[in-house]
Amino acid sequence: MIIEETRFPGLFVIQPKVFEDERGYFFESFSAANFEKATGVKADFVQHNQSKSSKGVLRGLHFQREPYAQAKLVRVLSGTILDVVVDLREGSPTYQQHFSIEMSAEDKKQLFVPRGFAHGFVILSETAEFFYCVDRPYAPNFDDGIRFDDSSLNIDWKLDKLSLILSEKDKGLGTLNDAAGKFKF
Ligand SMILES: Cc1cn([C@H]2C[C@H](O)[C@@H](COP(=O)(O)OP(=O)(O)O[C@H]3O[C@@H](C)C(=O)[C@@H](O)[C@H]3O)O2)c(=O)[nH]c1=O
Repeated sequence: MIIEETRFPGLFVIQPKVFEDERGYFFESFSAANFEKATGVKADFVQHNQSKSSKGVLRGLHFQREPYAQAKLVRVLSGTILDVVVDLREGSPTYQQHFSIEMSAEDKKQLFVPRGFAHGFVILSETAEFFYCVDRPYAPNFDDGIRFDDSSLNIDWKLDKLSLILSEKDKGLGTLNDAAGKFKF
């Protein structure tokens, strides 16, 4: 398993070691000990989530406000997606910048997103199934987010804007500025 920190402090890309044989493959999709050794983070996941979406579906950019901010370990079970996160931690060297990464069931990449980031993804394949662990429970009253097309973020979602499919909730999200001051580095 290769765990590499991005230029965003605390944001890690994980490439599991895959063992292939005549039966198929095996890999450890999470190891608390290896994860802590490589990152210094003691992740205590309390909820596992899974969703399926069609091409063009964009979920995001979501976060939960304190005291329910969530760290997330995300991966793709089928298909290909573009995953995007935004650093909302005031004082971070990458504050208000975004990071994006293509991830697929084939490449088996994972992304560990610490608390204090907004998170979203768009489906690039015909369908995709997405799986993620979070370290705090769902708290709908603390649910928040940023519009996917916030002009100061200017994220390249790789698909034509007209082909994107969003929930009504996601169409009404606020701006990057509205999220200022919600997290500290
Ligand atoms: C996120 C969540 C939703 N729900 C319910 C609420 C709602 O009726 C239905 C769908 O919820 P949403 O529209 O918020 O689902 P979705 O847009 O998939 O929300 C997710 O998006 C990605 C980008 C994330 O990062 C996640 O943390 C989460 O916010 O599921 C739960 O019961 N538990 C949960 O943990």
